Order: sequence, then C-alpha cells, then structure tokens
Amino acid sequence: MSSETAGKVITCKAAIAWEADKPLSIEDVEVSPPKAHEVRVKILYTGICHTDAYTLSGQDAEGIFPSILGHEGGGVVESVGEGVTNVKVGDHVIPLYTAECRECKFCKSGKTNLCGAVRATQGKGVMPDGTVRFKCKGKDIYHFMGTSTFSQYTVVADVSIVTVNPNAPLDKACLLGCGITTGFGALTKTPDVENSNVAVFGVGCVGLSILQGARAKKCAKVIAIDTNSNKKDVALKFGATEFINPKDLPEGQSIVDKLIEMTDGGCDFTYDATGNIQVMRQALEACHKGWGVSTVIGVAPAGAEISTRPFQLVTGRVWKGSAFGGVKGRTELPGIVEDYMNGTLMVDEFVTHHQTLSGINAGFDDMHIR
Ligand SMILES: NC(=O)C1=CN([C@@H]2O[C@H](COP(=O)(O)OP(=O)(O)OC[C@H]3O[C@@H](n4cnc5c(N)ncnc54)[C@H](OP(=O)(O)O)[C@@H]3O)[C@@H](O)[C@H]2O)C=CC1
Ligand SMILES: N[C@@H](CCC(=O)N[C@@H](CSC=O)C(=O)NCC(=O)O)C(=O)O
Ligand SMILES: [Zn+2]
Ligand SMILES: [Zn+2]
Repeated sequence: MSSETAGKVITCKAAIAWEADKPLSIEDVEVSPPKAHEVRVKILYTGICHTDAYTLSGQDAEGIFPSILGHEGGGVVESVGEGVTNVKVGDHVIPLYTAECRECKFCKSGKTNLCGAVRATQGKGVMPDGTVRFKCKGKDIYHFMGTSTFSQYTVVADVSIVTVNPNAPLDKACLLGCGITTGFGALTKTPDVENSNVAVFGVGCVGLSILQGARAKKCAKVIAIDTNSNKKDVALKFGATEFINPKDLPEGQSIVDKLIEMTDGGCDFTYDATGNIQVMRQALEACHKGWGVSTVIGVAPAGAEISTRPFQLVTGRVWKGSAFGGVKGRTELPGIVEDYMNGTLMVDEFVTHHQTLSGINAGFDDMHIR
C-alpha cells in the first residue's frame, strides 16, 4: 500500500542552514520521492543535539552548506523506494546517522557498530547515488548525517532507518536517535564495567546517559565532573554517586589528582562527554595504571588534536572512542526503545523545552540555558 503523495515531489517547510554561523532559515523545500533503497519520512519530532550546533558553527570538518541539519528525529514512513524491505508505509521510525547494512566488512566484523555502506556519501551531504533529494529556491540543498531531521519530510537510505514500537511517544523517543543512546550505549557496552569505579566528564545529555548506564550496570563509585555546579543535582538523580566541579578544588590540586585520590590510584573507566581536548587528556590520565580505559565521546573542533605522554599508555592505560554508543541501530535501537517503554531507561526527563519548527533558532538558544 502506498500513500497519496508517493512518487510525487512534496513541498514542505524545513530549516535551512544557508551558511555557517548564521541562524537557520525556515523555507519551502521540495523533497523528491525516494529512489531505490531509500525511504521518505514525515518527521514529527526532532531533538537538537550539540553536534548540530557544532556543525552550524562552522567547526565541523565535514560541514557543508546549504544543508538541512538534524539527526535526532522521529516520524512515520510516507513512501519507500524500490527494493526497500525493512520498513513500510506507516511505520514509526527513527532515522540512524550510524547506518547498519549488515553486509559490509564493518557490519560483518562483529567488532564495531560503524558501517561502511553509506558513510562516504553521507559525509559529503549526498544520498548514496551522489545526488540530493532537497531543493530550495532552485538550489540543491545538502543532507546532513544521512538524516536531515530539521525538515517536515526527509529522505534517508534504507540502511539508515529503523522501525520502533508504535506506542512509543515519538516526541520523547526521538531523543534515542542520538544523545541518550550514545551515552547509555557507551557505558553499558564497555566490557567488565560492572562494580567498577567510573568518572564521567561533562553532565549534558550524553554524560547523564552514561551515568544512567553506570547505575544500570551497578558500578561502584560513579563520579560526575562538570564546571557548572548547577549540574550536581541532576547528575545525582541520573546515577552519579559523587559530583566534582574542578573549579572548586583547592589551589594546586588538579582534577586528575583528585580522582586518583578518590579511587585509590585511578578510575577503572572514564568517559569524555565534553568535546574539550584538555578534558580528554585529564580523563585518560585519571585512569588507573595497568588497566584504566578512557573513552572519548565528545566531538572536538576541526583541527583539534589530543595529546598525552606516551608513558601514560606504556603503563597500561587505554585510550579509545565511541560513536552512537557502539549501538547497532537496526538491531539494537528497538530494544532500547523498549527499555524506555518499560521504565528502565529515563527519557522523558531529558525534555526541557519545546519549540515548533519556526522556533528552531530559539531551540538552539534553549540548549545553552544554565
Ligand atoms: N560520539 C558520539 O557519537 C556523540 C558525540 N556527541 C558529542 O558529545 C559531547 C557532549 O554532548 P552533550 O552532552 O549534548 O553536550 P552538553 O554541552 O550538554 O554537555 C557537556 C557538558 O560538559 C561541560 N563542560 C564543559 N567544559 C568542561 C570541563 N572543562 N570540565 C567538565 N565539564 C565541562 C559543559 O558545561 P557548560 O555547558 O557550562 O559548557 C556541559 O555541561 C558534544 O561534544 C557532542 O558533540 C554527542 C552525541 C553523539
Ligand atoms: N564530522 C566530524 C565528526 C563528527 C562526529 O564525530 N560525529 C559522531 C557523532 S556526533 C553525534 O552527535 C560520529 O558518530 N562519528 C562517527 C562517524 O562515522 O561520523 C569530523 O569530520 O570531525
Ligand atoms: Zn547528536
Ligand atoms: Zn555495514
């Protein structure tokens, strides 16, 4: 069965990022029908992630303009292109910026959630055939992260979408398209994390979700670190057992010294959820000699590099990273939605503000309210 609009161009509203570091502009866009192995989705809700703000600011090495940003969406399938078998018209879906084709070297490796099927074209802002599905004022508009959820309709590759429980409220479940899943997955998929000492740098959506994961995995000491002391209460609510503001430490004591002191030699696991390269170094160096593992999650500006003394690694600390929490979207995201539905994963608590599409720039400002 097909919808009335199937096969036709749909004209709808979208927020266009015409150039870096300028407000988004609400425009009429023409959204072409999906080609083979593509899906057109009516987006009902989207979150705004700090990565959208980062790309809009011009700091993303892959940032392309004009484009339609957004990657934390929830919607309903409007139509499907030829050969699409994994979703159907009317399905409630979450677009996936980390695809899962189940056929590429990455997917088959069993070692990573990264997928090679569409990543190269995704990074260039085009669909897998090298063309775009959006037009505005006669100009081609680029896609973003393979999702472009700041549009009333979007087109995604079939490997970049998953059907979820239709009873899940999409105004909240859309957040599982990035931040919450990223933090929760990064912690819960860490091997041997149970009963360990954990430090989480940055108490935003990602950091809070790491804290939730730490509680679920019954970690022993769970230390949240943020330069904003207003984050203490929420950190404790989501699973931190302690909170430190590095600015409050006595002169001469670094956050690394403090964490080593609190954990009898260093943390078993640390996570960066700030995107700050100095913090990434602190997170690594606060790990226990011999076995501590530090995971980089935050996204740093184009050109930024991390550094430490090689001795930190020689003496057994491990530096690694995680994208989308290591979660394989098509296989695992429906289960995470179920965790939300059965009350074992907090999601509603992350919704602090609502905006309509026309208020999207105010939505970006809302993220910075302390
Ligand atoms: N790898 C992945 O798959 C993903 C990565 N990300 C990235 O993760 C990062 C976190 O995202 P999100 O949680 O939404 O971001 P937020 O900005 O909401 O959270 C980051 C927190 O870190 C705090 N912070 C800043 N500097 C320091 C510091 N020196 N020490 C301790 N805390 C500090 C910030 O405080 P303040 O607000 O006062 O600056 C803020 O509270 C971003 O870089 C984002 O782009 C997001 C999703 C997926
Ligand atoms: N485009 C950037 C890197 C941006 C980045 O690291 N993105 C994360 C997701 S952030 C979500 O909010 C990610 O999953 N990276 C892996 C990937 O394959 O993109 C750059 O060029 O540095
Ligand atoms: Zn994101
Ligand atoms: Zn793949």
